[in-house]
Amino acid sequence: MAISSSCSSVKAVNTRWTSPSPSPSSRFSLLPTSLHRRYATNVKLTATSAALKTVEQTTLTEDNKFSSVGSDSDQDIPTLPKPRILVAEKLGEAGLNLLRDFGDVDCSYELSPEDLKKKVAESDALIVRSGTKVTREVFEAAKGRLKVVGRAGVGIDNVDLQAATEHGCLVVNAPTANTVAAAEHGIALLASMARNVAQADASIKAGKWERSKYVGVSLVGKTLAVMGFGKVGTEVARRAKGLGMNVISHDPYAPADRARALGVDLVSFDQAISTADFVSLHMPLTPATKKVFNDETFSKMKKGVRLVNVARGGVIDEDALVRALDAGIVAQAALDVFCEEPPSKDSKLIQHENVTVTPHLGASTKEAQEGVAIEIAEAVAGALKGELSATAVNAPMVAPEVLSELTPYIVLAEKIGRLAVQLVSGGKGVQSIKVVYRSARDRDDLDTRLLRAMITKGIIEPISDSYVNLVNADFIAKQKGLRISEERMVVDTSPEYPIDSIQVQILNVESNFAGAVSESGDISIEGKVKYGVPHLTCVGSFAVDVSLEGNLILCRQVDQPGMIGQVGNILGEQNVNVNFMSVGRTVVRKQAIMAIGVDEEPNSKTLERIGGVSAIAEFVFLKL
Ligand SMILES: NC(=O)c1ccc[n+]([C@@H]2O[C@H](COP(=O)([O-])OP(=O)(O)OC[C@H]3O[C@@H](n4cnc5c(N)ncnc54)[C@H](O)[C@@H]3O)[C@@H](O)[C@H]2O)c1
Ligand SMILES: O=C(O)[C@H](O)COP(=O)(O)O
Repeated sequence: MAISSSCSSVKAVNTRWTSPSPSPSSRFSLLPTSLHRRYATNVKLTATSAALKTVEQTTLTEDNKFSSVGSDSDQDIPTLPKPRILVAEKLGEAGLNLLRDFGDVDCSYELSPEDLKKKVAESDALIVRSGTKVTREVFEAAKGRLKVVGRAGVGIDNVDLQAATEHGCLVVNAPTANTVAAAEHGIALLASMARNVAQADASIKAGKWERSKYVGVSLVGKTLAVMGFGKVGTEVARRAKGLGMNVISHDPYAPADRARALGVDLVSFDQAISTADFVSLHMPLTPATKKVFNDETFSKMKKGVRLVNVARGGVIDEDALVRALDAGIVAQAALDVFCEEPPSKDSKLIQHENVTVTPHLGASTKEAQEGVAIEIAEAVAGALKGELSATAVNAPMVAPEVLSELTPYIVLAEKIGRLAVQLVSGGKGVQSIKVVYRSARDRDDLDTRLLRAMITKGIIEPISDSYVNLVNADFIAKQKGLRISEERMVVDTSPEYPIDSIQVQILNVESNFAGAVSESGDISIEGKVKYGVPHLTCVGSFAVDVSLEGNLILCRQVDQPGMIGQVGNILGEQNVNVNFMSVGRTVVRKQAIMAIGVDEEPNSKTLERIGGVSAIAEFVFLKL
């Protein structure tokens, strides 16, 4: 089957063809172009895998998070100041050294909220642990300067993600380096709680010798419910199996086969809490998990259950836990985390004789802290350089192999969006956009989130002063009332390439270039990637073929000999270098469209002279 396209099937006439070249350099920039140049170094694209979902006919929703791409050349990088990185909590030396190699590092610990707000206004990146609240006010105070927040650890519940996204600020975390430390601390609390280690230690230090008071319970043969079978939960389960415990787990999102491979049964929440002798918490704090352990859930637990929490204090209703301890439902609790940190000294929970506490020490081993520091320093520096982060929390994460394959299409997507919107009269009334991806790949085998974000960026930036990037593209589009629908068309081309073409249609608007209006009455622009280089392949109903480099002049004219020469001469006389030229026509000697790629921006006099060529009905100059 031939590729279906809205373009005329008449072949474009190439007057000059660029030699095959590698993919254009491209970055997934979180920075305005100016800042981007500042920090540019050798750019490597990295990302992590995530469930890849194909969007077929999707309208932007609040849940979709996206970002931006730049395509600056590394030539003429001015030597501008290094990025400023504010480290607001203690970070391992190895990570600090990495950051110092890259930016100006300001280590200012225990800042008041007011001082933090002052500092972020002068910082490009902020690094925190769990002790700093990065609120909406912090993002507002940054006034757009803050581009990355690095959370040196896993939990990002102390960062207002929605506010970060709205401000186009990327949030990255360090999700792996402290997993074992947290699991070991969980096991330490479990065992020391079962054997009353902390209480017995305090008793001896108080001059007592109370052997019968501190008779403990054994772990072997007991059932442990691991609530949250993620990284830490899995490691706790593995270690508990080694202690001879029977381990069950509740996690609505964990794959059963991963649990089964460890000899762990995944069960329902109620089954987990009602059968366990020990319950260990390892889920994140989210609106869904907030105070999930409350009077009702404690009442369903086995009398004498023992509870460990190294996740987040907020998953427990602390007052309800005190009641459950007093009632003997919960025999003991060992807690590393609290709703408020530090908790108040007279907290009934902290003071309870059956409760053992540590001051949020789960991640606090030398090894974990060095690892976390390196992990977050690399993520923050990478983001400032324009790399897509492997640990982005509020931007799409795409597997590295998918990303490298998509890179030239991402550049194409932005350019096609940018071109299409410049064909709207006065840039006004842009509301409905339809994107058609033609691909030979299976429907589930194409992640279009990055592409859509880049099209959005290309469309919005020329007609507004909004700064759009991968993080905030969907949010800004929604805020501006833009509806972007996506459609996948399966075509019979080589599945070796992810996409055959991308077409952007802007619906229900007036155009400043009638030649760009397709038969349906909408502005329509289509592009392809050829030899790794984005090409414009269709304008309205006219097939053209021009590489998308530099800027572009589109002329609609009568198809007759000598046109290329005439326009070429005018540009040549003004020292404007033509990098590519292509003519597409619908019917021989009738209407044609000439697409001319130019390295320089022609002055108004030159453009006037082009418009003055008698066979030219209309022309438009477009910036890429
Ligand atoms: N105390 C510490 O110092 C310390 C150190 C590391 C991690 N943590 C905390 O431990 C928790 C787990 O960290 P991780 O690295 O394993 O994260 P993770 O993302 O790898 O695992 C979390 C798991 O919880 C599951 N989950 C989500 N909602 C759930 C629900 N309603 N019920 C049950 N499970 C649910 C997820 O599916 C996931 O598998 C986080 O809260 C993190 O902040 C604390
Ligand atoms: O979520 C985490 O990574 C842990 O709670 C560790 O927090 P911390 O960095 O403040 O020790």
